[in-house]
Amino acid sequence: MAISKIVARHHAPPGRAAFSQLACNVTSRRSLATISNVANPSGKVTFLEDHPAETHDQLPTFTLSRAHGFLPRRDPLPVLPERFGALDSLLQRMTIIQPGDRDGDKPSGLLATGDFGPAVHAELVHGAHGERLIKHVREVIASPKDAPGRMPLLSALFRDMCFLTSAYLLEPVDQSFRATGLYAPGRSVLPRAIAVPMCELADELGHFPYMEYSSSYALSNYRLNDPSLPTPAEIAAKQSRQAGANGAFGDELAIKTGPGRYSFENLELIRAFENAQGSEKGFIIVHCEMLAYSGRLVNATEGMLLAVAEQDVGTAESAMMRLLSTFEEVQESMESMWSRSLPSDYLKFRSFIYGTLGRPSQKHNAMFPDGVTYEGIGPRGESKQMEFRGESGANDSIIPMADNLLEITKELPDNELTRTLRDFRTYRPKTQREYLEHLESRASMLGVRAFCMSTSASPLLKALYILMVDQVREFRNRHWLFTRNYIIKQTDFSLATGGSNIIRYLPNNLATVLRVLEDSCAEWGAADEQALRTHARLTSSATGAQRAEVLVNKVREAGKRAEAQRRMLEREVALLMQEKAAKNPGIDESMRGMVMPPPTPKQAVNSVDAGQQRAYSTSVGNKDQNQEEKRSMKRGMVGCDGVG
Ligand code: HEM
Repeated sequence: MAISKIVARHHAPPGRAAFSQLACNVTSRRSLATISNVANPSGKVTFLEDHPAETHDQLPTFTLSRAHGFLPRRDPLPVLPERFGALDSLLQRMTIIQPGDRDGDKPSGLLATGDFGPAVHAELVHGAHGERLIKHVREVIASPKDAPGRMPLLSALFRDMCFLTSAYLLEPVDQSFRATGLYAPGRSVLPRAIAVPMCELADELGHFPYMEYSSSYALSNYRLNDPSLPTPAEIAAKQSRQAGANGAFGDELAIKTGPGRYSFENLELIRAFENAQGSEKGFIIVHCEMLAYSGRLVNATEGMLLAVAEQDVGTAESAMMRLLSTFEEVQESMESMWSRSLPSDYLKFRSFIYGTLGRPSQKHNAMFPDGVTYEGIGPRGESKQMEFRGESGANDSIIPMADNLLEITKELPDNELTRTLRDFRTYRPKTQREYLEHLESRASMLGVRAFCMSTSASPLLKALYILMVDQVREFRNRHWLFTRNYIIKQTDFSLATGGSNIIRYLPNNLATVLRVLEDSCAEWGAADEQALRTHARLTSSATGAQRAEVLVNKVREAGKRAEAQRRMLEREVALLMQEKAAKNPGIDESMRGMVMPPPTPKQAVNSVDAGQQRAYSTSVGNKDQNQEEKRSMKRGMVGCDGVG
């Protein structure tokens, strides 16, 4: 994304209001890194719970909360009011597998048959419904800020306009993939009936006018079966009170709440591209279930910062124990992805979550070589070419929060891949963007890592810091295994949905964590182990000695694993790059896995194009090969967390 857009995003919401700013003055450009440094580290972070209850309804949907963390402060509105019936009807009919198809009938949704675009044209673009949709959306935006239900409705409309936009733009991409196993270009023009409400809603809510992880596909797309169940934060508070009453040590490490009201079993999808009951549901709802714990994570993170600010070692130990035990639960939920969303199903819905960042000056996405023209969004009805990253877990805030708190972010190398990671951090609700920037500054200013790793402070705190870095490693390692098995083995297309390079981006970050882990373990020695065994907080409890041994062993294992994994990862990435190049001789990386246009006679004599023609004419063969790859799916080389 052009830096001008990042600046526009930081100073004003994008969309129509940002229209003039998108072409902003070159001299006013600042890098995102600079922007993150200007955050005021001593400023106050406010949470939902800090605001009077009667004002909650007017607060942004993603106001940070100690109970809900990064989930919306109020569960998403599942059903639109009747006046939005035309939009709702299209979204219900588009899903590839319709409820009636589940008995074994052929998929019959509009996206299955390639009839979605024509239906949008007939019902919205050329019919009266399009103008009515614009009018009704404008009425909601213009309604008084304190009108009951205004914010949930705006958020639901934004979610649904994102689904409409992505389904419309990406239908040809998916149609091609279903027929040939290769991707093809998407639609490059977004008609006014979609573009105008999309951009105006984005302006109002402070989002990019494109599908996002939090505000649309994942965290705004669940409904609860039983809303009366408690949140994990509520369960934890109850357990803590009981543990406190018993006066037992270490119960903070033992606290396990489960996901409570956000458990997989209690959630259903509101919208789906492919199948609201199958692997697409599994993919989305596992994210939501993991986020169930984000309230506890935010709480513990804030507790940790306060403790470091006050140089209170005991409170810091407690906060890090809470963080560690909560992270372990997040990992358990993440591990359930393998069975809840099958690797062989992922590409059945993935086409629809791609982005449009396409111009050669950007990361080249051959699906949208010129981005997308949003029709009629300018002040005088002008059209505008824009491009955005696609939906990705890279826009989730749990890992950036841990990276920032543990000061891993500052260890990332200064390269294009890290700039991509920074750019990902702009694709989330404003509240989360600001929180992450603020957290990065606060952790750095307070020196969280130095405080934890100082031998004079506490061997327990030092062990907990190392084990938290190991948690971030475990997350990224499992994630790399997901990427290998769900994507790399199934397609040669080199771009991930968020727009990063699929083989390079994730290893860049995993390698950094492994290095931080290695460095931290190198600072841990026999004296620390001995000090941990005699640490007063442990020796005062009956179970303390046992816990000390468990911690000692875990730190030792983390140290041994880190170096071996980093070396294997380097080899694995080099090998994957070679394999992909050998499989696609002479084909530019950005065109691998894409349908090529039939060659002109002149091109046919060019050897490079002859290679490209081969990819085109053997597309059916590629499909068979993909099937074969699915059958021979193996675990990644760096995996040793019992996953896969
Ligand atoms: C089948 C499962 C998954 C697959 C195939 C997958 C794929 C990917 C890919 C390809 C990226 C690279 C960024 C891009 O999109 O361009 C990415 C990034 C990321 N995803 Fe996922 N993802 C999966 C599940 C999850 C889950 C459950 C989470 C949990 C919140 C998650 C969180 C993240 C994060 C935090 C990043 C950025 C990683 C970093 O900074 O190193 N992903 N994902």
